[in-house]
Amino acid sequence: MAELTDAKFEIVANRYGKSKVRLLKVTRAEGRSDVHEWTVQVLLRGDFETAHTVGDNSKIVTTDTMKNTVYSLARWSSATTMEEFAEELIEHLLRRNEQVSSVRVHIEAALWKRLTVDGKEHPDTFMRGSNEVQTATVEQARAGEKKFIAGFANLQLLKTANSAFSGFQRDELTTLPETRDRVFGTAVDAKWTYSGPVEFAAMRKAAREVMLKVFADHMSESVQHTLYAMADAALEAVAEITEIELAMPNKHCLLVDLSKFGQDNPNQIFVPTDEPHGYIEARVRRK
Ligand SMILES: O=c1[nH]c(=O)c2[nH]c(=O)[nH]c2[nH]1
Repeated sequence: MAELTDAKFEIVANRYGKSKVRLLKVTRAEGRSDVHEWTVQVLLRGDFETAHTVGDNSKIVTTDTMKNTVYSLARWSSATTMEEFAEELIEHLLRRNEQVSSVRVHIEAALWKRLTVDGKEHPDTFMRGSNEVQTATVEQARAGEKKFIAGFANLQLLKTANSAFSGFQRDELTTLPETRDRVFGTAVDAKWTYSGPVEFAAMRKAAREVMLKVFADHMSESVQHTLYAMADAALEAVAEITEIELAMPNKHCLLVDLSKFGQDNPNQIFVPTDEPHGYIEARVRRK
């Protein structure tokens, strides 16, 4: 092994693990099953410098083992939330590997909804309602508190009324007309931090629902204005949230000029566009 001993450089930080470990867990009960589709990332920090500097793998927990650990723990786990399963993984990895100083587990859940057939919930058939994913990140240093971050990503929303954008700066390069009536399309990414362990499923539901309600009811002066109102509502509704970060692209819907065809267009015919899009983000916390 070639040793890098000249000590000219030092590793500032390093971590490693397995990403995109895909798991579908079917929980079977009499006449009915439930599914969770989770994509898991496990990252370790610890005493791994010599793996980088001298090629010494003796302390390396293989990423293949991490993948196997996800499936093996899932077999007996009674966790119903991503947060609980992440805690089990962390506990297992810290207990087995003293060279590991901290573990971070990030899980994304697909939104499978039970199918309704003839007005009744089907016992074992599900439909992927949208591309929204629920997210959870749990991180624990061996000697520290657990950090819990919950959220969702790619929650696509559209409102066709109560959205305006006016009163902005103008210069010789500004062509955007002011509007008091536009279509507001976005795909919300949200992440919020809890003060400690909470009722994960109930808190997630409460935060998500209040943000949806605000998006729907808000008289929006801009994406920025609605983003802040949503963050404010989540902090107001769930006392255990200490900080929330929202990212909302402005998926512009451009009014089509139908005058060339001798037609009017009273805000009815649009081209939805993905690129380029506005991008607005903010992190809001309690004072
Ligand atoms: O809600 C908006 N915020 C902006 O900052 C902006 N900029 C822009 O061109 N359109 C919009 N819309």
